[in-house]
Formats: sequence, C-alpha cells, structure tokens
Amino acid sequence: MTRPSQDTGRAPTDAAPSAPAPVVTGTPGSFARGVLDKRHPALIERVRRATPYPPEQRRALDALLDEITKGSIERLADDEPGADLWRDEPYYGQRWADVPFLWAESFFYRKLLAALGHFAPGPWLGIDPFAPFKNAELAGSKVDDELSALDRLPDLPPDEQDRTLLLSSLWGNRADLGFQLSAGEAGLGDRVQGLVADDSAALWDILAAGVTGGPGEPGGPSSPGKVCLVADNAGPELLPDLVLADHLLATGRADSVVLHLKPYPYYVSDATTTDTLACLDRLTAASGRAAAVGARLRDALGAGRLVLRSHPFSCAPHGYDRMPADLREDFASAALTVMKGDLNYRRLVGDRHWPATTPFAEATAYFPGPVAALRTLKCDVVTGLTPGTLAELDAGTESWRTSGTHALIQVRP
Ligand SMILES: O=P(O)(O)OC[C@@]1(O)O[C@H](CO)[C@@H](O)[C@@H]1O
Repeated sequence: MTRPSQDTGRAPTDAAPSAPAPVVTGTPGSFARGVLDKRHPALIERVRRATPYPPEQRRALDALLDEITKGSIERLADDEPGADLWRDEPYYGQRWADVPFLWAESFFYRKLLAALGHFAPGPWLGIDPFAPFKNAELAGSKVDDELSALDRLPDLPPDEQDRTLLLSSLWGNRADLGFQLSAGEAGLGDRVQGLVADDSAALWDILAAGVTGGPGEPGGPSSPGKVCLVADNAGPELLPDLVLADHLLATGRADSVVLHLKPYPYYVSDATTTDTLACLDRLTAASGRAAAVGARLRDALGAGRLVLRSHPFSCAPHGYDRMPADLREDFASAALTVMKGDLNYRRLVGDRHWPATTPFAEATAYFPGPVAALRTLKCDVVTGLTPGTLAELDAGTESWRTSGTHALIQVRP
C-alpha cells in the first residue's frame, strides 16, 4: 500500500484509470525541460542579486544550483522545519529530469526557501525572496493605469461591466514573474483576443442561480452563497482578482468570497497574505473607484465576507484530485470555485498529456463542486478544445500553448 504524503490523507491519485501519462521534466526540447534547465537557474541568479544574503545562504544557493543542474534529488535536511511533510515522497535519488514536472517544480521552490532560511528561526525567517520583484511590479505605472481605468466602468451597461472585470482578472494572469523570466528581453507577445474556449455565460449563470432562485429553489431569491477564488500571482493579477471579488459581493453574486492564497512564497510571484494586504493598500491609496473598492474590501475582510485562506495543500506538488478532506469540503460548499492561472489549471485537470479535445468536464469530474478555470496558456497542458479550434491553433503559431498570448475560460457546472 502506498502511504499518503503532503497532508493529503489520501491515496496518491484519484485520476481516472484512463488518464494519460504525467508530464515528466526531462523530454529534451520540451517546455518542462526548459523550465528546469533555464528558468530555475536564472531564478537562483536573480534571487541572489536582489537581496544581500550572507555567505551561508549564498553557499546554499550554489549547492542548490549544482544539485538541479548536475545532481540527483536530495531530501530536505532533517532539521529543516516542515521536512517531515516531504519525507515520504518517492523521487529522492533520481535525476531532476526524470520525475514529474509538477513535483520537480514544487520541490525546487521548497528547496530554494530552505536554502534561504525562510522557515528557520532567525533573522531571515519569513523573508520573501521574491518580494523585490513583486514590490517593483506593484509600484509600477502600469498598475496606476489599470486602477484609473476603473473610473470608466460605470459608463458601461451591467453585462459589459461583468465581462470587463472577468476578462481583466483573466488577462491579469499574464503577470507571472516566473514566466516573464523565460520570455526575456523579447517580452510577452500580443494577446489574442478571441478566447480558445469561453464558458463565461455558464459562469454567470451559476452565479445568478443563487440570486434569482436556482434549481431546487423555485420561486425566488435565495442566498447567493460562497465563491472560492483560488488566487495565482500577486500584484497585477491579484488586483483585478480583488476587484472581481468586490464586484461579486457588491452585485449580490456572492455573499462571501474565500480567497485561497499560498502559505509561503511559491512559483516566484504567487500571492500570499502579505501580497494581498499590499494590494489592498495600493487600492486604498489610489483615487476614484479604486479607492472605494479598496475600502469596501477592507470592510468585507473585517466583516468576514472576504475570507483569506492559505491551506498547506496550495503549495503541494500534486493535483487537486489528491486534495485533503477539509479543502474538499470548502470547495464542495461553494456555489462556484474559480481557479486562476496556469499552475492551478495543471493541478485541476492533472499535469498530464491530455489530448486537447478531452472534455474539461471529464478531466475535472472528481472536483466536488462547480468549478471555473481562468487561465492564459503557459504550458503544454490543455483540455476542452473543439477539434476546429485545435486545428486552427495548430495551423497558426507553434507556441500557442506556452506563449501566454492565448487564454480560456472553462466551466464545469
Ligand atoms: O500559474 P501561473 O502563474 O499562471 O504560471 C506558472 C508558470 O509560469 O509556471 C509553470 C512553469 O514553471 C507554467 O505552468 C506556467 O507557465
């Protein structure tokens, strides 16, 4: 019998027996291999340059670089806080290139934090190595422009306001500092406006059901219920996510929003509680509508209508099919769970070689409640495309799966 690990309390996978093979890091020339060979070493270098770490941490960064480029996967040191969570993982002693991509990336981030003393009692406890990049981005003038654009929102009819805020949250997912590391000097390509899949009508239908009296509620208004919003990146992605959360609360589509955050820094720019508070400050320090949104969200936090949650499983190296019972209950009791971003997509459908026309509903059949994915495409994994869309995309640019230029909204009611 295989032992549970990573706080799942479950057997290692609930994926359908017919699920395709997981994406493994090592295939030469693959997207995953590029992350291992280029993105991770570049990230170590940027982290080293951004903060004046003392010699001990610098040596630990050198050792990590050596391990990921030349060595095999080593356990966390026995005295590393939380090392027990990772003790039973099955890949130690193997080459980094030979294990599942999702696992290798997650463990890389965990080892990076261990090297920097992030969890060890002492002066570096809790210091976010990615904060210099996150802070610079949040302070940037692009954010000013996005926030002042909110002042034009009331000029739009209500359904266009809905769509504008949903798309702004969706495209906010391009603000991913790990991805930008790979995009390099060339920067991000232009957005392709038409979504590769667009189930947004189903999303609004689910949210309207609570307000107008949905199935099982004949005759009229019921409580709209809870929306779980599983956040991805901080700053320019989290801001429109928060604006969307405020919109759902203000328009009665949700009576509470549970914002799922990472319990520690992860995948470079993933949002933590600190990042959320920084966004709230950025909103309230702005003028016009942005400031009003910030003030409402602060009130909502105080009143328990906006709830912050940072479950340890949010940084686990596994798909949501292995989520622990308490997280499953949270999602099961939500009117809708909105999963933001590429990594959450990989974890939702499974980081596997799915044929792109596999129905999204099939890949997410295990999920305990209605679920929506809002994501720009930044890795090879995709499901739910029609054969026509797939043929069109394959006939266009080669990099449509990974360039962040395409986006989707998929819903399983
Ligand atoms: O989840 P996010 O922020 O949208 O994207 C995370 C990401 O940059 O990291 C992974 C590779 O490291 C890819 O899945 C994806 O491109």
